[in-house]
Amino acid sequence: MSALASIVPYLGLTAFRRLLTLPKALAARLMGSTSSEPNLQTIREELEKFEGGSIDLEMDDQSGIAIMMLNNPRRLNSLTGKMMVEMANHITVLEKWSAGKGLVLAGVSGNFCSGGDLTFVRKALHYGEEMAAFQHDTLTRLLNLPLVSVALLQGHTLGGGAELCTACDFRVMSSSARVGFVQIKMGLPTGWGATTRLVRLFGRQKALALLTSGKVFSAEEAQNEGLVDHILSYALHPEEELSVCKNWLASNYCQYDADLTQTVKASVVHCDISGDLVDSLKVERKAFGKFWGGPAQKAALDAKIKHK
Ligand SMILES: CC[C@H](C(=O)O)C(=O)SCCNC(=O)CCNC(=O)[C@H](O)C(C)(C)COP(=O)(O)OP(=O)(O)OC[C@H]1O[C@@H](n2cnc3c(N)ncnc32)[C@H](O)[C@@H]1OP(=O)(O)O
Repeated sequence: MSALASIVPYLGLTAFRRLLTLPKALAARLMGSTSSEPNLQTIREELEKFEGGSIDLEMDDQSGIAIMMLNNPRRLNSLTGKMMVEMANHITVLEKWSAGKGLVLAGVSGNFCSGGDLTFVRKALHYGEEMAAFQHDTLTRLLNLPLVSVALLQGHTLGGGAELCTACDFRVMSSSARVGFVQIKMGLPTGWGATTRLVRLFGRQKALALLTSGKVFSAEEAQNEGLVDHILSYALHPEEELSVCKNWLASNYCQYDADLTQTVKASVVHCDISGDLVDSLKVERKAFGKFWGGPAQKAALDAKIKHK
């Protein structure tokens, strides 16, 4: 590729970046009064006071697959402040899991997540931007984990629960489940970062439609929207669906060397957030150099693999 051809996308990005300088009136409308960045440690200590439920983590070094369970069944696994903090803590552990390849995010008792726990929401009405800042940090770290992640949508996935599933790489859905960004019906825009993630996933128009309609989708409708990657067959019981989802992840995206899988995910994340072609190619080149001539490549060459 000629030198000019290789930088044209970059020039496009520069021009694109200029588009992002919002008109002042629009920026003011969106940002309101400029406030200093909230202190996540202070917010953590405050959120922990909102009791109820738990987030349970199982890490299997053998398979390299972890399962993170939302556990607040009486409230359809909606999230309390305590659960938000526990999720953040587990993600910190997973960020350093050297044997890790994949993560399944699911809810107990056959339901994914009914959003923010409304009892918590009612008690935390003074604490919106701080809670959002904490969830933005947590869900960005979830999305950027060096693991291939899948959310298992069962039962009701609504509001913050729908936002949660957009912070995973893939979404698998039970055939009888429903999913919807109902925030607009609750008098709110999204609070856990889904507007940003949906625009990046689907583009402005599809994101706008999902968010301003407040529509709750069936599994088939969600798959047609591109929101869901795989629908589980009708015949399964909820507990079987978790095992099938884990096997779907393992057999499709977590079959190979953990370090290599983590490096590929990290390169994809870097390219996504870098926005700089030259920088992204440099990271990709470094990763390639790390594995070229390494044990995984040598084993593959010795095996004389035929990719039929
Ligand atoms: C940033 C957070 C974000 C925001 O604030 O914008 C949110 O996510 S707000 C919450 C968005 N979610 C909701 O509004 C869901 C409200 N619940 C429902 O629509 C229904 O419960 C439904 C459709 C999920 C299930 O209806 P169904 O008739 O099948 O069951 P129940 O309503 O009897 O629910 C069983 C049981 O769960 C409790 N429940 C359900 N969702 C929540 C929730 N989000 N927070 C707290 N509790 C919840 C429901 O109250 C029932 O408990 P009970 O003690 O029997 O009242």
